Amino acid sequence: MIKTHELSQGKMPVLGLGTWNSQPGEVYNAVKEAVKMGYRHIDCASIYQNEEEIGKALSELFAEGVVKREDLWITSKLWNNAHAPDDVQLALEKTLKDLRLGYLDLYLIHWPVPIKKDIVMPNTPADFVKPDDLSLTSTWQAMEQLVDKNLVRNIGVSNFNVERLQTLLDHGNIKPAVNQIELHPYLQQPAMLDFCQQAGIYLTAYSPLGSKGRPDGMKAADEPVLLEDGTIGAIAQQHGATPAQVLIAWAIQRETMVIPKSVNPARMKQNLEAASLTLTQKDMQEIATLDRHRRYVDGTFWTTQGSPHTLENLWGEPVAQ
Ligand SMILES: NC(=O)C1=CN([C@@H]2O[C@H](COP(=O)(O)OP(=O)(O)OC[C@H]3O[C@@H](n4cnc5c(N)ncnc54)[C@H](OP(=O)(O)O)[C@@H]3O)[C@@H](O)[C@H]2O)C=CC1
Ligand SMILES: O=C1CO[C@H](CO)[C@@H](O)[C@@H]1O
Repeated sequence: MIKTHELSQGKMPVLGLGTWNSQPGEVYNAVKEAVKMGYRHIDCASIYQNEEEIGKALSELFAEGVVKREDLWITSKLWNNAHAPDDVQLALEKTLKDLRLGYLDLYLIHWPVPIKKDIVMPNTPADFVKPDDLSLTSTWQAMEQLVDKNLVRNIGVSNFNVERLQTLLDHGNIKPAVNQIELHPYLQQPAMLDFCQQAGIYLTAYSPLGSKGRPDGMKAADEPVLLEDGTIGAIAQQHGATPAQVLIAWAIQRETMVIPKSVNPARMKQNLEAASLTLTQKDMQEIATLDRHRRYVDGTFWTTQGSPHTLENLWGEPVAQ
């Protein structure tokens, strides 16, 4: 049984299955296998373009009696081209239809970067909506209405810096339940962790294994490979565990949620079993020294193409390149 954190509406399992880059033809099996082996939390997004296949897997799991809807935690995310208040519910309805669900447990604003409605990824300056023309607060108010209509149980955000979280805390009626951000030993974000602990916002750690399967165009030539880190490897060996398991256990011991992606049943099982690995205080102290502010999903796709955004403004801090 995986540990959960209590949100205002329901208990969120600390470990979930990531689904970005889980290809058509792979993600159906991955979700079915995952739930059968004990995963109870699936992290989705409309931009991953695989929600229909995940929906087929979920509906079969319910029909086969493997699990009940109320025993699963399903997160999805509002894409950047649907931030206009009138578009928010329509985007959610498409996700619910694809996932074949009546409600989500958690719906997140995927990025604090609105783009035009007919654009998927921006290529020119005209593809962006100026932040002054469409405030995050107005998008948030539309998200709040989804809770009022019982279409989603909890709402939250992703890739928000502290300043933007504070804006929602100041102007919203519902506190963001979760901020989903990149977190791993090379990007530990202690100030964000402190802020969220004080504010009662949970963090979900994305790319917890270093996202080695992301598209080549998003990779830096000389990037450090988290799964090959010597300190992580040595700690893994001491516990008879794998480096991935140490990374997952580390995230859980920091009281964050964690959503490693895999479509490989043996690795999915390995990752699930990491939930029962306990690292020592010495392990945690050694891992604390590994921080190098390394973002694997660095957000440059929002700051180029004549964008009104900069990396520093996006993250609220200088970014190591
Ligand atoms: N909100 C946001 O903006 C973002 C959210 N996310 C979410 O977070 C999830 C996880 O992050 P992601 O970037 O996918 O990357 P992860 O850090 O989870 O790494 C996934 C990669 O590691 C491999 N892998 C999985 N388990 C193991 C293991 N035990 N040993 C060795 N290799 C392993 C996978 O391959 P294989 O499948 O072959 O096992 C895949 O190539 C995403 O899938 C998505 O759901 C991610 C990025 C941004
Ligand atoms: O979740 C994510 C993965 O895919 C997207 C791009 O295709 C990213 O923008 C995002 O961070």
